[in-house]
Order: sequence, then C-alpha cells, then structure tokens
Amino acid sequence: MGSKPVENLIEEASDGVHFSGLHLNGVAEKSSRENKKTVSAKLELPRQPFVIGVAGGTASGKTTVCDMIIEQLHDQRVVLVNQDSFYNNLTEEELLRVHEYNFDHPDAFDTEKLLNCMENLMRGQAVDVPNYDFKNHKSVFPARKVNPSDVVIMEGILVFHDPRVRNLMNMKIFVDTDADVRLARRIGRDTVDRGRDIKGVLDQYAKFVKPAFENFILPTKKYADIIMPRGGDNHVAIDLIVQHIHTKLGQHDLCKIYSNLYTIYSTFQIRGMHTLIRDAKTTKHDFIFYADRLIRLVVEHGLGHLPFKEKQNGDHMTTNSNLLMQFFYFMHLCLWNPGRATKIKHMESYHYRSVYTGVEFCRRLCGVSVIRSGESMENALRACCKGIKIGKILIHREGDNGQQLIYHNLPKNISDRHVLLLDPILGTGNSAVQAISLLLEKGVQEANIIFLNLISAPQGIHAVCKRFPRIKIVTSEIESGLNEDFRVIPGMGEFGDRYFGTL
Ligand SMILES: Nc1ncnc2c1ncn2[C@@H]1O[C@H](COP(=O)(O)OP(=O)(O)O)[C@@H](O)[C@H]1O
Ligand SMILES: Nc1ccn([C@@H]2O[C@H](COP(=O)(O)O)[C@@H](O)[C@H]2O)c(=O)n1
Ligand SMILES: [Mg+2]
Repeated sequence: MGSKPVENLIEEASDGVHFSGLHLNGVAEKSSRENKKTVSAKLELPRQPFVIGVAGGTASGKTTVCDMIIEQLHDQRVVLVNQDSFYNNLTEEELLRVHEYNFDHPDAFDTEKLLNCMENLMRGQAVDVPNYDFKNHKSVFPARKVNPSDVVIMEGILVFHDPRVRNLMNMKIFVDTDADVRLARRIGRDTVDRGRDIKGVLDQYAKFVKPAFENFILPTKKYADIIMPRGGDNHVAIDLIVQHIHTKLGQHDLCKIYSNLYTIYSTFQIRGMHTLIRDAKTTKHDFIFYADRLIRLVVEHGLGHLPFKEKQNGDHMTTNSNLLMQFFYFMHLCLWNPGRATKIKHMESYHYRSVYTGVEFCRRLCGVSVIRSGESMENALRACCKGIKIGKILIHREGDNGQQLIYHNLPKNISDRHVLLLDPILGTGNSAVQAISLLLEKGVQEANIIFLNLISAPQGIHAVCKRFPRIKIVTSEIESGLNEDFRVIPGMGEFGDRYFGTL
C-alpha cells in the first residue's frame, strides 16, 4: 500500500480539498470531482460536517441521547449545538409575566441566529454559541466557543420545524418517549436543575408544553429517518447510529482521497444486509439471499457508470384519447370533405408524433469474474445485461503476497469493451492488481474497467486506486481494515465457501 499509513493519507487529505460524496450538494460534488487536479494545489475548501438533528418532546432524552452518541464517537471531532441556546432573550416586561410566556412555540427561538451559526460551522468557521440560563430565561456571558468539526449534532424540541434548519441535516432522529415518563422526568429536572416549583412546572406543562408538543413537535416526527423509542435506554439504536456515523465518516475520507471510488448510498437496509452476511451464524440460504441483494445493488450502481448515448424514440405513439380524436376527425372529414377523407388510407396518418428523448445502453461491454467468489456476482450481471459475455480469471494465492495468475478465459475483442470486473471482497488488493494488470495487457483501456465488489478494505483501495487511477471501484461498504491473516474484519470467512456452500 505504499510507504504512508492510511491514517496519514486521510489526515493529509483532510487538510485540503474534500471530495465528499455525502454532504456536498450535486453541483459542489461534481465540480470537486472535475477539479481533481486541484487537490495538489491545496485549495482551502471547507469541510462539510455530517449534521445530525435530534428532535423530540421535552425530557424525552434528547440531550441524554446526544451525550451518549458523543461519548461513543470518541475518536471523531463532534460538537453539540442545542436549540435551547437560541431562545430569544425576554424583555423586562415579558420577564415580569414569565408564566404567560410560551417557550414551546417556534417563535420563542431566534432561528435566524441558529441558521447563521450553522452556516458558519459548515463553512469551517468557529462560532460563539449563546449560553442560555434556564433559571433567569436569558443568555449569559461568556458564550460557548464551538469549533468546526466532522460531526455536528443539533438538538432541540423544534429542530425539525423550520425547513431551512431541517435541510442542513444528513440524519434526523426523533426521540419518542412516553408522555407520562416525559412529564415525570421534566418535573424532576426542572425542580432540581432549573430552579422551578412543582406547581409552576405542571401549570406550564398544561398551558404550553403539552399543546405545543401536539401542534408543533409531533407533526415533525414524519421528517425523521430514525424514530427512537425509549431514548437513552435504547442502546441498540445508539450503537446502530454510532456505527452508521463511523461508516459514513470512513467512506467519506477515502472517497475524498480517490474520486474514482464510489460507495452505494448507505441505508439501514444495506447495513442490515451487511450485518447478516458478516454473521457467522447466518444460514447458507440467508447468506446467499442477502449477498445476492447486495450484489444486485452494486451491479446496478456499477452499470450507471457506463457511458451512454442519447437516443430518441421517434415512433408514433398513440393514446386512447387521441385515437378517439382521430376517429372524430376522420368522421368530420367524411361528412364535410369526403375527397380528403378518401385520401387517408391509414389511421396512423393522424397519429400525433411524440418523441421520447432517452439514452441507449452501452453495448460493448463484458464481465470478468475472479474465480471463485467473483462467480457469485455473475447471475446479477446476467440478470441486468441480457446475453452479456463473462470471462474468468483464476488467481492462486500463495501466502499473502504471492499471487499467481494461473488461468484466464476472456471474451473476444475484450480490448474494445468496457469491463465489469467482479470480486465481492477487495482485501489486500493483490488479486485485484493481478486481474487488472491482465486486462490491461489484453488491451483493455484502464478507464474502461469498473471493479464491482461488496466490501473494500482501505489497503485494497489504496493498492488499486494508486496503481490504476483511471479505473472505477464501486463498492457497498468500506471496511475498517484487515486482520493479521489479511482478511476483512469482522471476518465472514471465505466468501466463495459461504456462497457456494463448500465450507
Ligand atoms: N433513560 C433515562 N432514564 C432515566 N432518566 C433519564 C433518562 N433519560 C433522561 N433522563 C433524565 O430525564 C431528564 C430529561 O432528559 P434530557 O436528556 O435532558 O431530555 P431532553 O433533552 O429531551 O429534554 C434529565 O433529568 C435526565 O437525567
Ligand atoms: N426559559 C425557559 C426556556 C425553555 N423552557 C422549557 O424547556 C423546554 C425545552 O428544553 P428540553 O431540554 O426539555 O427539550 C421547553 O419545553 C420549554 O418549555 C423553560 O421552561 N424555560
Ligand atoms: Mg435537553
């Protein structure tokens, strides 16, 4: 993998331009990829943080959940921005009648200030977040200095309410805790931490907190990606969320280094399928089922990277309604212009010409599977590309570095084709390098190779991308690393053995 360890490469890349497949909008992402050469020029574009929104009713456990996520993300730079910090300061008059003030209405917050603060953080600038005092209902000095970070968590009862705030979020979590539990916790917290008396807490709850929950907070639950029951007691959900963030950040960094590395969009469905195929207890039947689902997604994604030509379907297209119109027009001519009507022999002459502008698939392509595990991907490729030719390469592994190419059978005219190279696991990258070298020897253009796999280890990515910067790698997950046996961890055994049942 070269002389520098992975962490150094990531660190170096973090200093310069970031090729984020996750957080930049389409335009920014495209221009970053197009300007790959500017990496060396070290343009100081801001890092786009992974923004998580955490909403939910009062005392549902939002702050507790955020603290737990932050604790578990100990190796990442994470900051918390509380919506509470952006409460409007009360006027003297409002302070005198504070019991009549509705702190649960969206207007109680200075949302412009929150947005401004978030925009600065996303531009890579440190911000001063007000320090709100719940006892005196106002911000106090000094403000809290918040530095730009990899992950920004925005937490508060109404963070999903304003679409401008909501749209900044990459992940939205709604903490869904039973109303009675919330009221009991709120009484406890407000009397102990916020200097309130029980009667005041109950009056405020009945008058403002409960109605606002129903009118403003609960309706935003529909925007959540994750609805989290039981708040901080839900350790499984917290683990999954933390793992997902880790995956996103890991992929993020390697995708920034290599603009030819593509990961399919990660969803909990996809993570769930990975969780199953990575479990030694998963039955053969389930292993094949979920591996096939993942393979199909990767193959479809890979095909999306093939070139295409614009194509127009210039055929006549007729709908029922215009057939009816044509019939009436024909009858009209028969009555009023029989001469013209007789000239018309075919109804088709009246069809409205409609053109569909689409694209044409690239036809000059073939698959090449690396025997044996790569053969597990052939069916998905055949299902997507009718009649596709698939060649094979057998590489024998001697120890961990000695790879020996011992057999190949490749489609004719492979040099004219785009090649989809199939191997579900990219580990050290040694086999992939051998296979790609063979394809290049056979005259295939490096830029015409798309390497499809399910799991890529960083070592393999560095090995392949550095040596063949023009090939594309499409994967469904970037692994954290390899174990001492050069296997992906946590281990799934030999993919081919598990898929073909030859354990
Ligand atoms: N799972 C839990 N079990 C017991 N108490 C909890 C739990 N989660 C939160 N609390 C307590 O309930 C109160 C409200 O929790 P907090 O996280 O501040 O909620 P929120 O930020 O949603 O208002 C706090 O006093 C907190 O210590
Ligand atoms: N001066 C204030 C400001 C806010 N509140 C209440 O705080 C709740 C929001 O904070 P959570 O941690 O519970 O989400 C909200 O329901 C307000 O009623 C307050 O009492 N006094
Ligand atoms: Mg809170």
